Amino acid sequence: MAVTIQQLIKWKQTGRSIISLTAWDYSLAEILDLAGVDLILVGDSLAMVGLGYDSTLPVTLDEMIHHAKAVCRGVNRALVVCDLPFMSYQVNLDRAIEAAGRVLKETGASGIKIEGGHPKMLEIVRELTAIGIPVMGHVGLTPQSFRVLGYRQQGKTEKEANLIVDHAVALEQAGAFSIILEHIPQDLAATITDKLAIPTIGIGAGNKCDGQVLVTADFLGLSAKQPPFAKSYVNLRQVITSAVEEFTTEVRDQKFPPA
Ligand SMILES: Nc1nc(=O)c2c([nH]1)NC[C@@H]1CN(c3ccc(C(=O)N[C@@H](CCC(=O)O)C(=O)O)cc3)CN21
Ligand SMILES: CC(C)C(=O)C(=O)O
Ligand SMILES: [Mg+2]
Repeated sequence: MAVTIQQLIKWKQTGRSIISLTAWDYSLAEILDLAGVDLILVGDSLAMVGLGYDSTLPVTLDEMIHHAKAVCRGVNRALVVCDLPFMSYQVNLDRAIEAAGRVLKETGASGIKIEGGHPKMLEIVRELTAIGIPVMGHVGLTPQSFRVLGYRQQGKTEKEANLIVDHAVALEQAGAFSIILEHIPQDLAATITDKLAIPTIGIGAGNKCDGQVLVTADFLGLSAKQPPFAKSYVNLRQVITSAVEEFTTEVRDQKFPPA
């Protein structure tokens, strides 16, 4: 059975953790989906882990759509959500609607994600939801704002923490179906998770969220560098390097292909 937005909300109510990972191509998405991942995010972290840029800012809407289409071809069960990239939604409401509309029209994604809880973003959430485009929110560390925020943990002071709570509550009221909490203190994430009826998905936000997400390059140990809160469940860099060494030896020794 395909995962729906209603299902995510039920899982929050029943305390069944939501399992989420990012994906940026077909083969990875197909494996994650078969392995039982509930929510697959076509993150704009694609810019860094898939395209080699040093921030998420350069990735374009066309590139996000190209990768989201590939991901969706591999997915049967998981809910797929696609990040709207930097400058595809911040300019004005019309641009945001066009960008989100293209994602739903041209890919198989069920929803889009935008960063931040400022009034301009709330208006986008209200309008997109009204016209039938599900929106996921994202507060705390919002990497599209790294030129202002850096990559530090957010919400450390009481004032900052209160603002993040306000943004999360406002995003829910505006119609967001779920919200990413990134790189904030565990207690703040727990407070927000208790306050909201929609599921919170944490990354570097402690273990009290309704679900957890990791960038799959970090999860698999493919990234050369990763945030302090990431965990690699396997070291694919090592696995791949060993495989190349073995291939090299076998080819040089004329053991592959076999005679
Ligand atoms: N591979 C990867 N994994 C991610 O989780 C991820 C990305 N890429 N790209 C987009 C954003 C960027 N993220 C990041 C990147 C770096 C830090 C980090 O190193 N934080 C340090 C402080 C660094 C500083 O002050 O500049 C920390 O200790 O919190 C955190 C989150 C999370 N996201
Ligand atoms: C880490 C998740 C939440 C994300 O926004 C991304 O991968 O771009
Ligand atoms: Mg992102």
